[in-house]
Amino acid sequence: MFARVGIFGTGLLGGSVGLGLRERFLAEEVVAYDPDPTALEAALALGAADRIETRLGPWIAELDLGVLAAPVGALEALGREVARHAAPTTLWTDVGSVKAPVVAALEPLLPRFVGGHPMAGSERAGVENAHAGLLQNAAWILTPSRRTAAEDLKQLERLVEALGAYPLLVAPELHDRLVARVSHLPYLLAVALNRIVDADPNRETLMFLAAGGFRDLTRVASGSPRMSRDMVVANRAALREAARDLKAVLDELVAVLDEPERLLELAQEAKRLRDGLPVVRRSLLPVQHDLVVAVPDRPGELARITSALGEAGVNIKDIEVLNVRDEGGAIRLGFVSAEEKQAGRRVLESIGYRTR
Ligand SMILES: NC(=O)c1ccc[n+]([C@@H]2O[C@H](COP(=O)([O-])OP(=O)(O)OC[C@H]3O[C@@H](n4cnc5c(N)ncnc54)[C@H](O)[C@@H]3O)[C@@H](O)[C@H]2O)c1
Ligand SMILES: O=C(O)C(=O)CC1(C(=O)O)C=CC(O)C=C1
Repeated sequence: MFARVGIFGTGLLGGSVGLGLRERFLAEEVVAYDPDPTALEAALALGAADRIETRLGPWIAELDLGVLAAPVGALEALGREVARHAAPTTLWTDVGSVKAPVVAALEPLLPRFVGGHPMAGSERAGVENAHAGLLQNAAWILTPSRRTAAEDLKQLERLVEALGAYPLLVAPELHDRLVARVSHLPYLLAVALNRIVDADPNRETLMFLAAGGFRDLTRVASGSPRMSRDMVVANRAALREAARDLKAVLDELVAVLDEPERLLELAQEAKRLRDGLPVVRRSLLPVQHDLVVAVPDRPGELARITSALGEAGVNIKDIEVLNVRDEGGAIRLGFVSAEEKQAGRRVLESIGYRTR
């Protein structure tokens, strides 16, 4: 699809794009740059780049595509630097979480720049946590403007699809208003919940008690603080509006604590919305047919299971260790079809395994 692609910023997102390009043979060569030599070396070692460059320089003029994957607060200065070396023929995009200010700053610097934002990520920063599957099935927003050439947009849409994601075209300002609600506000809320626990005289006890509810709601606070800080600061106008709405809703909910029937209605509405979110499987397998196998704690058990299935011609698509206890544990085996799963089940039960 491209001869030479440059990735600027080899962290979680830049690394995942690099891995996706290389694993799917979408670029002849992926060249990476990052001001942090450790991140750069790691990108090369982990296969997210074919070549690394420690300085911005004339090599940039040889790129067919440049992907800016630095924190939002660094994008304008980075754009200015790369523009000094860039050829007018290079297509540019970014993966930043905020679009209006980024597009306004970069479009005049890089004539073929189109903003982008994959709605996928993780609370673990850095290329060590990057993988091509992160982008799989994600909505990937592209933010064309009046200056965007139709052919440039088409080329980026094709790239997004080739990386396994779904392109969605949204104007930069609208993008920022939308993600303020579904991404930036949840991040701020995660920070707020942590602050409440942190400031409590019973902090240690609260930390011990925090179970799935607190953990699920605060997960994104474990991400790169610099990346997230840049994201919410750059989108502060839309975020303030979303936060005002949140405060009003919280006040309403607190008020209806005295009206159990009304609260039940609101809780049911919330459940309907939450349960209706599209299920996005960030996995290379579109559908899984799973079998859970109880595994006794003895040497050679995994070999016995996998050999028996292999000899019977049953293919394992996915495997995961679910739990390990003193008396043994369980593994989950994924098969490509229900028939294959049944065949696997028969084989394993015939040699004494318990399955579910
Ligand atoms: N983490 C997520 O969930 C997520 C999701 C979608 C989009 N994004 C966006 O992707 C971008 C990268 O975030 P990340 O999660 O990969 O962060 P990260 O912390 O994992 O990686 C950021 C990388 O950028 C490098 N960097 C810093 N300044 C730079 C500069 N001037 N030039 C080039 N590289 C520079 C850092 O050294 C680091 O390696 C951000 O703009 C973020 O808003 C993040
Ligand atoms: O942690 C995740 O699962 C994410 O997808 C991270 C997340 C999000 O808020 O959903 C964070 C910032 C982004 O720009 C996009 C995605």
